[in-house]
Amino acid sequence: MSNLMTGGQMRTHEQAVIGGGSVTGLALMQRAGQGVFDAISQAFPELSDACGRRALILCGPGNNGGDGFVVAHLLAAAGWAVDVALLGEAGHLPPDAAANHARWVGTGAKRRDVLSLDQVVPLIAAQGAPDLVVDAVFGTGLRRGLSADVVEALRVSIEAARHSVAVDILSGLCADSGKWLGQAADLTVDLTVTFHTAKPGHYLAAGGRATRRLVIVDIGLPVQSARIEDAELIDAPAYSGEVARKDPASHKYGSGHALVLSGGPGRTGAARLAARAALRIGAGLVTIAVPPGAQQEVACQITAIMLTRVADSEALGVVLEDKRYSALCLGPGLGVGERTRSLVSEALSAGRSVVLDADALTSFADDPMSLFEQVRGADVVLTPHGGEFARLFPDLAEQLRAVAETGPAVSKIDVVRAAAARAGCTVLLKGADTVIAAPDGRVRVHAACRERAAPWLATAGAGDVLAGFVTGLMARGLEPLEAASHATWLHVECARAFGPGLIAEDLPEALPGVLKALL
Ligand SMILES: NC(=O)C1=CN([C@@H]2O[C@H](COP(=O)(O)OP(=O)(O)OC[C@H]3O[C@@H](n4cnc5c(N)ncnc54)[C@H](OP(=O)(O)O)[C@@H]3O)[C@@H](O)[C@H]2O)[C@@H](O)CC1
Ligand SMILES: [K+]
Repeated sequence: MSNLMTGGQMRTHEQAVIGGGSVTGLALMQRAGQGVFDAISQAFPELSDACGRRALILCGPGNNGGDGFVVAHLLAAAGWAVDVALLGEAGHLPPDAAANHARWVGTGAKRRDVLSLDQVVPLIAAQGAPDLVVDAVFGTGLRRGLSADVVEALRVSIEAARHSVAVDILSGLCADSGKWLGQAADLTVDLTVTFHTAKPGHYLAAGGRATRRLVIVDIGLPVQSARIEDAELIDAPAYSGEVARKDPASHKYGSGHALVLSGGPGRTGAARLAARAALRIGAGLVTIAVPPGAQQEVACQITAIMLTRVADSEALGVVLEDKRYSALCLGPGLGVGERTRSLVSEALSAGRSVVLDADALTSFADDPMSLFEQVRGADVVLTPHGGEFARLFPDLAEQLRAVAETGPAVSKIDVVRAAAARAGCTVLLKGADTVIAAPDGRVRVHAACRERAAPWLATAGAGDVLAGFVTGLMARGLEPLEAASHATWLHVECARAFGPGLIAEDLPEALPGVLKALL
């Protein structure tokens, strides 16, 4: 896993390193621009012959613009014809950006013109499409939405150019949240080149869709060891290797016994999906607890999975006298209401690992605090989708939903971290960008975008399978944050392994192949 640093964390780190005297801001800017130039060469080998190539570099009023001037200089040195446009007054640029602006403009007979940003659209109309456009208008210093003329210049250049590149992050996107500040510009570039670490905004919200490729350039800043305030990205190509390995000598009870509670007749499919997922991911035994009326329906559709009758919370208490049940899953298809609330309370009082999903969450919509009082400090994972999250944490959901006029905007990381602290247990908020937070502040992000895109995962029952994966891993003894993280990664991996046509039943069946590939 790697760290995701916010704009503020990057600034603090950069200032500390510069303050320590080992490097100057100007040197970092040179490395950043060189990194962008190198990444362009690697990503677009068809541009290696600079002869006759035209680039348009859009520079902003801060250090992101300074990086743009470095890129302009390197492209021109390589033989490109380069036009540079600047938003704002050159006299107001910060020192390092001003130095690179001055170097670009040059002196004497070799002086170059810098256009203003409002000359960009007429330039493209006159000259035709450039081979390359570089967006160096705003990076981590974006504080408010883009004005209409900036959006227009960006849109026309990005849509016209054969290749488009954003320096650090596409202008208009908040680096901390991935949200568009102000009105959404909904632009996409071919490549984004960022520095030192990726930023949350490259993965969250619109940020996951705003670039087709992301390259992280090492600019020589020292790597910091992970701190609790850093969000970690679940990104390793073989993340769940340790999950794939099972102790060959282990007894089936050594891998835990998962209990999945089912809804009544006609509503048992979700629990069966979760149970199958728990078994496939390595729980030694899995039992479905069914209300008596659904016993036949479940019995005729299971083989390795066992069944026990549980009419109510009292019956659940009796079942849980068997201490070998190590993890429980409540929610998929369970029904909303008092019966589910009492089953949840019984499960939580038994002191096992518990996954609460779907109806088990919605059942507490009227009084979320009564749920939080019961889960606080226990090995519990809540796995809401956006709607369920809004029922339990309406104020946080509202903050996340609100249009952000100023930056940095409230991010999914911020709200899930706050939710986990409030609930006192691990919270996994599902989505194309999944954020998992532990109550101690640790946060993991997984985004099914770019090389991990899994559009087929938006299918009925996929969430039940995810709940089953988390349950199975907790049954095996993984702590909540680890179980939730591995389950999330493997869930996407299964969808990607199966591909188009995926339905939820296919996810547990794709898992053996995925695990085998990890060994
Ligand atoms: N940190 C590092 O380690 C390194 C950082 N590097 C580079 O520096 C970049 C960060 O630079 P940065 O801090 O100068 O911010 P940046 O995004 O250029 O813009 C700030 C300017 O924009 C203005 N402004 C903001 N929003 C606006 C709006 N909507 N419309 C109009 N104006 C707006 C804002 O004005 P103000 O809000 O103060 O009025 C201010 O003038 C970073 O992304 C990376 O590329 C690398 O060189 C090497 C290592
Ligand atoms: K940019």
